[in-house]
Amino acid sequence: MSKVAFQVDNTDGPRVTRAWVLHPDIKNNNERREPTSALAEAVALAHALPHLEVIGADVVPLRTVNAGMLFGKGKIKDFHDAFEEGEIDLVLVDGPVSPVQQRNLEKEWGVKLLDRTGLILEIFSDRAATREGVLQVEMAALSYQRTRLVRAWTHLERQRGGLGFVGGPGETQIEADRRAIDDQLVRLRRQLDKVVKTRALHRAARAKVSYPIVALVGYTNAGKSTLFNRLTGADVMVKDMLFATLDPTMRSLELKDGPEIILSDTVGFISDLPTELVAAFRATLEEVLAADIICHVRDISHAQSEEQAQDVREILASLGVPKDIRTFEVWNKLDLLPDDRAEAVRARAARDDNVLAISAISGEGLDALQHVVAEALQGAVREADLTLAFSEGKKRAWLFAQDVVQKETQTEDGFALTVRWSAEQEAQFQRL
Ligand SMILES: Nc1nc2c(ncn2[C@@H]2O[C@H](COP(=O)(O)OP(=O)(O)OP(=O)(O)O)[C@@H](O)[C@H]2O)c(=O)[nH]1
Repeated sequence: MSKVAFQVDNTDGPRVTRAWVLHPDIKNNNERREPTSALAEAVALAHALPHLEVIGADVVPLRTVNAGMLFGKGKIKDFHDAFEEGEIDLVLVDGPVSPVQQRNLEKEWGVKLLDRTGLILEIFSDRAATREGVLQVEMAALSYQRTRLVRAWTHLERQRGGLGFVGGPGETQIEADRRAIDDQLVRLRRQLDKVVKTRALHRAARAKVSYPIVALVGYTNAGKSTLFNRLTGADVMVKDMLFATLDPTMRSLELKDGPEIILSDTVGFISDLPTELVAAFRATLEEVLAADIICHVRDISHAQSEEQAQDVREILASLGVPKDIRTFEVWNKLDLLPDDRAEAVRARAARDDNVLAISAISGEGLDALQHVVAEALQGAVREADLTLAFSEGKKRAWLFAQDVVQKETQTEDGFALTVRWSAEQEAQFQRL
């Protein structure tokens, strides 16, 4: 078992949960990430929970997965002793754990256990600030619970700010039946739809004043909020804390030598993002779907930068981000690289129109970034809603000839259309 260094967080105040993190390294599992790096990420994730101290962390090589217990007998015994000695309350397993395995391991070790999805859900539920965020996390938690009927999800009962899964109320209110969950899901979905509709209205209002939207996306901790603040002068929480920005934040910004835009900061991505969460966060990420330009912010100093980027690309694709949205890769944290590597990155960015090398901290490359975005906006394709009267058949025909119509419905007075077009096409249309 290989160990990684971990920090002990001596938080004062409420009772601290003593946790141990395990990363199962399953043979032939096609895992893209290197095990120690994956473990370090899991430890960082654990630190994202409040009042938690990580006492130990291990990569656990597994030749095969034990259906009932996940790990083999010998390992279970070794951990039992280590957990007893460390007075461990909570074990975080960085991977999927079946409900049966969870129950057996909890019994064997006398601890609470969370798998990766459970952990991410806990963090999200702690971070969710807006109504939409809270609803999304609740839906994700319920969908997760639905697949694990042997043990109910307990966080919904807990007070915000503490860890509800360690003792406390909710613990015994297990076994909500599937129907109750489904009813609850339907209710939440309805509420969420309402919130989303309001947001869509806001978006439509913004589209009318024609501010292009530039969305920052990226792996958690890549530096999106730092960049956002630096560009807009805003004060979004920046912390060495995963998922600091759960709800999208938007701010207008006048680009140097360019138009006024809306810059939107979004939730950080992470590999193996649970499918329940991808689905639940669709609404939040609709800002990304509606963006004119996407800036994919990358921590280029991170050892697994390429793997992280690949995860982000896959998540964007799974969200159905239109292929015609112009996307830049913004290679951040240049200041952390040794001189020779920084030079190589600058040279690479100079050769590739889609890559920008920056440091959100030192400010290097930010003028160039604004310039490139301003330029790209001129050719960017964006969505707009139009209404045409029956008498405007010529305009309608022009739109179809340009092949920009995404959706059309007939109304009492004419047609309501959704189009995707460039600024140039928009201007031509206005002149018709
Ligand atoms: N040295 C250096 N550190 C940076 C740079 N940009 C961001 N950071 C640091 O990286 C950490 C994460 O930054 P955030 O801006 O919170 O990252 P994020 O992508 O918004 O993170 P999530 O909210 O998890 O998605 C913070 O400690 C920042 O100070 C940079 O250019 N150079």
